[in-house]
Amino acid sequence: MTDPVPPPSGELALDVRDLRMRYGTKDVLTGVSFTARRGEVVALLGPNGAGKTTTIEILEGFRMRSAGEVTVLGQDPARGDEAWRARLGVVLQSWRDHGRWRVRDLLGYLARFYAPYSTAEVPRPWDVDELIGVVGLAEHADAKILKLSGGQRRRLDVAIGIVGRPELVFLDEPTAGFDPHARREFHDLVHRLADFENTTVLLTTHDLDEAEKLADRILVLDEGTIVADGSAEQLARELTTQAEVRWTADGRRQVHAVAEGDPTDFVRRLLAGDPGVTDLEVRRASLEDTYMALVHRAETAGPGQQDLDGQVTEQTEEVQS
Ligand SMILES: Nc1ncnc2c1ncn2[C@@H]1O[C@H](COP(=O)(O)OP(=O)(O)OP(=O)(O)O)[C@@H](O)[C@H]1O
Repeated sequence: MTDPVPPPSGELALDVRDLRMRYGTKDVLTGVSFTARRGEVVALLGPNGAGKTTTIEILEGFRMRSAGEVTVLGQDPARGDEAWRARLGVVLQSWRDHGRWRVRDLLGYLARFYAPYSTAEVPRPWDVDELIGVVGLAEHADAKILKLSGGQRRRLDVAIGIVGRPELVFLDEPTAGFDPHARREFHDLVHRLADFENTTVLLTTHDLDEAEKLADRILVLDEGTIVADGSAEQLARELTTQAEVRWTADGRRQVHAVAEGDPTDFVRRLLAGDPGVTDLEVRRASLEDTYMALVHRAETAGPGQQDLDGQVTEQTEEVQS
């Protein structure tokens, strides 16, 4: 392994503009736009049903879009040929079973398909034993796949996805079911792919903490559009200016989001207006709170109305605890 390869500046691995997808009469994507540079790790985050899998299936060329412009490694995925496909790696949420194969045999078999697409810059495929070591399956190289644990199976899924040494990898919820140790190792692997192989990674996750640890950029997809796009630092800086004031009045727990500035003014007004307030609590929103608030706002305000600059509007709600 040599020094990290810096991404060629300005070179886009992904360019998505106004992507739309309709299933029957249901609009699932209503204008998704984003880019990813080579070597960038991008996390696509969003609640269940937001359209994450749909988006990556379109980018992989597995699903025809309804409208919009999409360029993946310089090609429209709807017209991608075998040579283009060989430059992509795909890790789906679940693979059809290859249970009777042994780990090394299956990877060796799949690896051969990539050999014709080897170039001077990108020698393909990956050496199978090296790859097995990289994904942490060395002790299981001769194991039958049906004997692997869930976490080991997922590592194999990742190995299958990258055996052709792809320039761009799509990972759909790659760490679902991982224990913390396996998760940490997987994060190291993704960093290694990006830093040493200059691989672009687009991954979907429900886990904000994972997105924060892994991604150079986080995209939040909700209600068919990108409602936030930035680094974890940007999201934290630009979105967590919000503070939350919680209190109890008339036996009911209340929460009020203060969008900007000092929450003291609000507290002063609150106490002046209602001397019966108890259990007063003021805290800055965490990135996770902000994500939840962002998604909640997108769902109540309708699509296309939120972005990083759109701050949380002040509102008071009754809460459970
Ligand atoms: N083939 C299909 N036909 C009709 N509707 C579909 C189809 N595939 C997905 N959908 C719908 O599109 C919406 C988005 O689904 P998608 O799987 O892309 O979301 P997601 O963000 O990946 O969700 P999750 O986090 O649960 O995996 C959902 O409402 C889903 O029911």
